Amino acid sequence: EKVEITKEQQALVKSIVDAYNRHQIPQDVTKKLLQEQYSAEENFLLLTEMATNQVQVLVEFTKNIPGFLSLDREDQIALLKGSAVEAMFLRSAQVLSKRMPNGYKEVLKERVRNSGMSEEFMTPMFNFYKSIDELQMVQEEQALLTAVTILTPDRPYVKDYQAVERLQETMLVVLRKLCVLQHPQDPQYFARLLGRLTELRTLNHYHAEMLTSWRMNDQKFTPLLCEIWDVQ
Ligand SMILES: CC(C)c1onc(-c2c(Cl)cccc2Cl)c1COc1ccc(-c2ccc3[nH]c(C(=O)O)cc3c2)cc1
Repeated sequence: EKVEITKEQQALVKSIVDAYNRHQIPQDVTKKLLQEQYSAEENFLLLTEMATNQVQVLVEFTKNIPGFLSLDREDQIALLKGSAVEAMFLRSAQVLSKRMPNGYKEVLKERVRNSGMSEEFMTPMFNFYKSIDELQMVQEEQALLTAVTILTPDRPYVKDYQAVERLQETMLVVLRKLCVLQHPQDPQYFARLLGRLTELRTLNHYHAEMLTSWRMNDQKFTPLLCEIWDVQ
C-alpha cells in the first residue's frame, strides 16, 4: 500500500532526531578513551565514566520525547531505570558501528574486553554489536528505536501501562513507515529491528549478572549509576 508520513509524524521524527543528536557525551570525555593508559582498573574507571555520562545524555534525550513529561512522574523514573541498560547498549552499539576515525571503536572494544568483564557476557554483547552494525540504521531509525525502547510499558513498577503503551505505539507506527520507505527492498527490515529489542532484553539479564559479580569484587560505581541500577 502507498505508505506516507503525515505532517505531525514528520514533526515527531524531527524533534526526536534533534534531541538524539543534541545530547552527546562531551568530546573531552570520549577522547579520554584514546588517551588514558591501559589497565583493567583504568578501563573499568573509564567505562564507568562513559556510562555515567551516557545516563545523563539518556535522561536529556528522554525528556525530549513528545509526551514523556506528561506521564506520571514515578512512571517516568520507572521507565528510565528499566530501559537504561538497553538504551546504553543501543547507543554504544551505534557508536561502534559508525565509521569511526582514528581507531576509536577498536580502542573502546579493547577497553571493554580488558575491564574485568566475564567472557560469558562479552560474547552476547559483541554479537549484539555485530547485529546492530549489519542493520546499518539511519539516524531516524536509531533515534526512534531508542525512544521505543524507553517507552516499553512492561517495565517494573510502571503504574499507567496504557499511557506508556499509547506513546510507544505512536513511535512504532512512525518507525514502521520509515523502515518501509527507507528499505523498500527489504520488507522484513522493521521486523528485524524489533527482533533487536528482544535481543536487548536478554542482554539486560546478562548485565544484571555482571553487576552482581562486579559488586562481589567490590567494584565502585558513581552515585548516578548506583541510583539507576539500584546498587549499593
Ligand atoms: C559501569 C560500566 C563499567 C558499565 O557497566 N555496564 C556497561 C555497559 C556495557 Cl560494558 C555495554 C553496554 C551497556 C552498558 Cl551500560 C558499562 C559501560 O557502559 C558504556 C560504555 C561506553 C559507552 C559509550 C562509549 C563511547 C561513546 N561515544 C558516544 C558518542 O555519542 O559519541 C557515546 C558513547 C557511549 C556507553 C556506556
